Amino acid sequence: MTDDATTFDLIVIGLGPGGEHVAGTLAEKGLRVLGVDHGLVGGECPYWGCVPSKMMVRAADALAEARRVGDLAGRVGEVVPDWSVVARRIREEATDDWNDKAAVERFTGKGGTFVRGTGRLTAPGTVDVDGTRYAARQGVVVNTGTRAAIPPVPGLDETPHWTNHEIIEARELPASLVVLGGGAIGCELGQVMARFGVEVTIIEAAPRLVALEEPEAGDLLKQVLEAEGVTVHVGAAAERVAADGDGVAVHLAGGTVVRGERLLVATGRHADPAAVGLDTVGVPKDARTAPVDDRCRVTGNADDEGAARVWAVGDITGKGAFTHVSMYQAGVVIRDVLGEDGPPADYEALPRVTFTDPEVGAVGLTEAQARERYSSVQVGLTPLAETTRGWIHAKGNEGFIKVVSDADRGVLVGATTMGPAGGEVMGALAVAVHAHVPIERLRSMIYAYPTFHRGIEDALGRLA
Ligand SMILES: Cc1cc2nc3c(=O)[nH]c(=O)nc-3n(C[C@H](O)[C@H](O)[C@H](O)COP(=O)(O)OP(=O)(O)OC[C@H]3O[C@@H](n4cnc5c(N)ncnc54)[C@H](O)[C@@H]3O)c2cc1C
Ligand SMILES: NC(=O)c1ccc[n+]([C@@H]2O[C@H](COP(=O)([O-])OP(=O)(O)OC[C@H]3O[C@@H](n4cnc5c(N)ncnc54)[C@H](O)[C@@H]3O)[C@@H](O)[C@H]2O)c1
Repeated sequence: MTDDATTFDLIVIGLGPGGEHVAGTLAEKGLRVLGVDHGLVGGECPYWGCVPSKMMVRAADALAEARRVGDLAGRVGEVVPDWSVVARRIREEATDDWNDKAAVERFTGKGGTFVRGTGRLTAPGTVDVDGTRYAARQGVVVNTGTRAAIPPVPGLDETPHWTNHEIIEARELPASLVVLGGGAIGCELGQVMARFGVEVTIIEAAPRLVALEEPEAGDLLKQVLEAEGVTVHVGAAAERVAADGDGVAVHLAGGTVVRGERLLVATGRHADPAAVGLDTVGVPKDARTAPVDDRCRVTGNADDEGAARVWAVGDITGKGAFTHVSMYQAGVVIRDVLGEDGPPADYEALPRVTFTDPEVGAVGLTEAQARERYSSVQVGLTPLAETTRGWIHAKGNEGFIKVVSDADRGVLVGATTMGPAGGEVMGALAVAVHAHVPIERLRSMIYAYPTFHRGIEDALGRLA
């Protein structure tokens, strides 16, 4: 290969949502960009993550709403779940049967060069892809993401189990499913499966579900899931996993044994900075994430004037394993590569939504995190059922709005909006946290009646 064929302005290793955005945008701007991915262009989100999982959630929510008709609107015939409809939608509408031809063509159509292979930095401006050496004049962007982390539970490695890949690809559902991990994936997909008739047991090591969010959210979600027939063990450490006939058995501390036809491992994600060669640019070999500064430049690499830079975006940076974080960081990198001014990366108002029913929307700090940081924290909480809209909604109205303030500054530093459309209600509070809107100004706003977001006014009134 000539130097011309192996020298680029920018090389992007891993084309998850953020990498694809950086590579495509900068190719469109006229840079010579090489995009490298050994999997599918677009990464986890469109093929095994957000998009197909939310198709599953949509289907399961439709079943749940149909089952609420009896309480609210009369009678429908028997609701008969049929997973083949969901499996078909995932294949035909979401993933193109796990084919990224359209995504590759979108990128090359913008002028980018795509190579399918495993990329590895060997020095700040040099990348090896399966034995071919490429040079980058301006720099390298790493967006290699994460894969399912398999915890070191004795027996787990040898016992057949699903990760997010297998459950998203499932054409048929098991009769029963044990879910290890009660975080975002475990709760969203556990509820989906239960609504499709699968007998589901969730095992969570932390004292509550969605443990990173407010404790009220995890406690309420447990009640909701149990009311739907899901068995939930919290504060439960799995001591051993073993094959059990055609299924699996998970042995918990204390002697309880949970059995199921299938086991889904949803215990978090694993990034591997050294595998992509970030150790060659100063990141410790055993680092779990790639440290980045507020321009998403990997810290630790030589930053001499004129040297090719190394940036990282997405899950690997440890700033929040969400597609919107990956895309946000991509925007920061695009500006930095182009030498454009713009605000530095700021995660103060990081929004997230767990798409259970009810949804758990959240932004910024939880109460506990705020109390660690500020001396004068106030909290206001309104149960949704106490609001007019929540009361009207009746069946399926579980939830609350909780706001957390730094009273010294008179601004919100976090909020949780759990309920029907909880993720959408959160949007208003994300603006408040991001823009530091004074609480007095929020209190003087007019909140449409009778909306779910009107509960914000009530929660603000309860700040104490
Ligand atoms: C079931 C599930 C549901 C989710 N739901 C949501 C949701 O609702 N909302 C949300 O915001 N987030 C959600 N997420 C998280 C979201 O999918 C990720 O945060 C998102 O994909 C961003 O990841 P990323 O940009 O780091 O790259 P990834 O999507 O992880 O992609 C990384 C890419 O790099 C490639 N790669 C890795 N190593 C190499 C290498 N050495 N050389 C070449 N290529 C390489 C991989 O093949 C892959 O294509 C969900 C995740 C899962 C698993
Ligand atoms: N709606 C969304 O935005 C969405 C949906 C799904 C996934 N995601 C992203 O994907 C990432 C991965 O999701 P996830 O649910 O796997 O991770 P998670 O970090 O949300 O939850 C994992 C849970 O597993 C528990 N756990 C760990 N080891 C365990 C063990 N041995 N036994 C029992 N429990 C154990 C942890 O305490 C934790 O609560 C999340 O961090 C999230 O950012 C986002």
